[in-house]
Amino acid sequence: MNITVVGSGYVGLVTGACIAEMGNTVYCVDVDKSKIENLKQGILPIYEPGLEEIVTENHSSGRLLFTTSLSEAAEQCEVYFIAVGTPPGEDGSADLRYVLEVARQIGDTMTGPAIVVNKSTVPVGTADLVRAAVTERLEARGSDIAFSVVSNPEFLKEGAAVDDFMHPDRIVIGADNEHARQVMSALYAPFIRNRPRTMFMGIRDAEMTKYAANAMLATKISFMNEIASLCERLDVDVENVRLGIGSDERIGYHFIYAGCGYGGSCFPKDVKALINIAHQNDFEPKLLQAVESRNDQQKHSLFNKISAHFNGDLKGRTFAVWGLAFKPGTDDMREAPSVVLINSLINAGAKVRAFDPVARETARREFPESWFADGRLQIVEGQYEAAIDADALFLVTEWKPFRRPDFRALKRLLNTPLIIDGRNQYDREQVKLEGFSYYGIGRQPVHA
Ligand SMILES: NC(=O)C1=CN([C@@H]2O[C@H](COP(=O)(O)OP(=O)(O)OC[C@H]3O[C@@H](n4cnc5c(N)ncnc54)[C@H](O)[C@@H]3O)[C@@H](O)[C@H]2O)C=CC1
Ligand SMILES: O=C(O)[C@H]1O[C@H](OP(=O)(O)OP(=O)(O)OC[C@H]2O[C@@H](n3ccc(=O)[nH]c3=O)[C@H](O)[C@@H]2O)[C@H](O)[C@@H](O)[C@@H]1O
Repeated sequence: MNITVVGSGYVGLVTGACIAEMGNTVYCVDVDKSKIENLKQGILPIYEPGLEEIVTENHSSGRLLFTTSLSEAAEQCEVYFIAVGTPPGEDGSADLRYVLEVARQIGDTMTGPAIVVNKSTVPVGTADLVRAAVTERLEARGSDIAFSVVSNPEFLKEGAAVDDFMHPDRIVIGADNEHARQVMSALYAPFIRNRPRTMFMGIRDAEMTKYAANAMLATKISFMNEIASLCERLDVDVENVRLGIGSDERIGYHFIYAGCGYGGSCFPKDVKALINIAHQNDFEPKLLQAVESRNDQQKHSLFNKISAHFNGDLKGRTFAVWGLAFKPGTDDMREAPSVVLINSLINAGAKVRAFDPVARETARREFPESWFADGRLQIVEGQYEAAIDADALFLVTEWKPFRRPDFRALKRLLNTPLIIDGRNQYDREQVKLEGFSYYGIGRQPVHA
């Protein structure tokens, strides 16, 4: 099939590369000229395991093409994927300007019958807006080319995006006609050969399914963080509680890790958008509001612990931070708990030395230049270098190399043998034996 994917970010580039991998010809279109020029030279805009290989391979074989021009891609295009951002507006609503701009451009340039698939995360009813935008531009050209609009939300996770796309749990297709359902089935057939798991539903149902999925996962995390706070007050270890409840199949082990809060480009944005959708429909979504505010509080938990430990006296101290990305496996720092922690530490007069295996470049763009210039914030090249003369080590992102560190080396390097573990990676008794004081999330601190 001839496919056009508009937007070459996490979702668009992964979708384009994986669909090309299955033998289709795919144009990836983006307005960002430098992104497209780099992609043509094999330079990827994001870090995502396995992505570089399939992008390079399919680009060299001519199945994956990059362009800034939608008209170039429109020739013979059978299916358009819209995969542009839907960032939160000031009121939390999903900003649809990029999606609708792409819909208008499709209407301006399409040359024959096609299916317009919305892959971006969008509020219920957006397919109607997309259909209207395409129609308006087709009518302006005096054209009556037939097209369908389909909702096909994406469920991939950053850090495992290629694997998730290649082996999806389910493919949700919201369509209102048989032809569109058949084309989408054919397109996805190679990804689900061993176990059919395509779910067809109404377009609005598919749009809602995406928000409900993300809100449910965010709710599980906030719930667990709430239980963790209670555990701290009751001398209970949330890690044992997690194992105890996860073993109940109805609850399951996924997404019940207490931590320093969920980040990323989607959970925070999508919970906000769903709250806004509720308000637009005269409904007070109390549970979703609690999920969000619980998470905002949780992102301050690491700072609150260190502040209490040093009785609020953080001025002039230096802190080591391990992990900047919002989760392991990505260089994405959008809404990352590390950002809240580092901002709070520096605003309290402390210095920060931070390390992340892949998000160091992203971090340089995330914080004010002046912090780097006057040494308040250093992004260093090695995890142990971050610990030199620091008054505590924060574990914020559970990258694998942080999971079993050389505690002896750490103890020698740190000024104060203190670990604040935002992901409950360490055994409290072991770190105590190694001579550290330790704070986790939802468990009692230990003091050396
Ligand atoms: N990042 C993720 O893990 C997931 C994201 N989503 C959803 O997918 C959508 C896209 O998200 P990301 O890929 O993370 O966004 P992103 O910000 O990484 O990429 C969006 C791309 O679209 C491009 N773009 C904007 N306007 C354009 C236009 N008129 N024509 C061509 N390109 C244009 C931008 O230059 C950018 O490269 C969002 O709605 C998001 O909620 C869904 C599942 C997973
Ligand atoms: O719509 C999206 O963009 C995507 O959002 C999430 O994927 P992602 O944000 O990439 O990452 P997750 O693995 O879900 O983690 C999100 C955040 O939750 C935190 N988390 C996750 C699990 C957990 O038990 N506890 C916890 O604090 C992570 O540290 C991270 O900050 C969903 O998992 C994807 O299914 C969805 O497609």
